[in-house]
Amino acid sequence: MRKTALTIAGSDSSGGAGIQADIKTMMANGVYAMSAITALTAQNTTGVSAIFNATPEFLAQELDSVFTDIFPDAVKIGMVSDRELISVIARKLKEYQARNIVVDPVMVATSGARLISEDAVDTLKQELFPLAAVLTPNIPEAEVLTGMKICTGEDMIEAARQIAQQYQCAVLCKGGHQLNDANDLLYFKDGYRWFEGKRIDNPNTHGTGCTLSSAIAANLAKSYDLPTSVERAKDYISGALSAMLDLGAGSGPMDHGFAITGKYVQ
Ligand SMILES: Nc1ncnc2c1ncn2[C@@H]1O[C@H](COP(=O)(O)OP(=O)(O)OP(=O)(O)O)[C@@H](O)[C@H]1O
Ligand SMILES: Cc1ncc(COP(=O)(O)O)c(N)n1
Repeated sequence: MRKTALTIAGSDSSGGAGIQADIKTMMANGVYAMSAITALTAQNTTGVSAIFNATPEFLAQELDSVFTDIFPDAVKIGMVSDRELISVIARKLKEYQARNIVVDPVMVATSGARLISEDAVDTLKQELFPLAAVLTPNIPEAEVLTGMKICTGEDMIEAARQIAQQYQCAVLCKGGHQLNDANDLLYFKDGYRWFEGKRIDNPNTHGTGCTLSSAIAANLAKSYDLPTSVERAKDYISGALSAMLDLGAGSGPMDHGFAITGKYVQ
């Protein structure tokens, strides 16, 4: 039977990040994609000009509609800007005993716009992180979560270890913000493992975090274990960046069409 995945995230009108990136990624990785939209954003490759949040009641109805009909094999959570919305998601995921939950703690867009209110970060930590199978902070997010300054690979290991211990889940510390390479560090029950990536000279990185976390969710939905899911997701993002799509005046989106060969579907 076809495996299914749900993204709970914000819509990006320019299609490079958020719900749109998630659905493209899940499709390319061979799972049936569904969505519960937390917010509409008016944004393009140069910035976010407006955010319109769903109401907590509406988000609850979206989640009820999905979970009572087509139960997702994995769930990815991206941008959720408001405390009440976070609480609704935590309540519904517990109610339906959702599995394979990937939480991307989206805080600031590549373009610099803040995507979560200051007071919602604590709610995210207290209510959603403990439900995650894996958390996927980038380096600035891992710095916010630990209070550490992360400059080296050793720092990435220590930050991921602290976050994993605190929230009792696996942590993938993403290295896209490093200068020389693009190595990601997974801290999980068996210890830690590096996923090495050659840095691709492409300024169009809008939506890389959304894409990586959705590809991990898609692979977990297909029953791959966590390290294999990360490895396949890393391969997918490297391919999407290498395709060198160049759209828009700012940091543009990636090319999901590169996967049309079906390499990632199984
Ligand atoms: N220039 C690059 N070359 C190769 N891989 C990259 C590059 N930039 C980012 N990545 C990879 O993309 C994934 C996302 O990492 P990144 O640290 O950019 O996350 P993020 O900051 O959450 O993304 P976003 O741009 O969506 O906010 C990681 O696997 C990272 O290694
Ligand atoms: C709706 C939405 N979700 C997430 C991001 C983060 O992605 P990025 O950091 O690449 O801008 C975004 N810009 N918009």
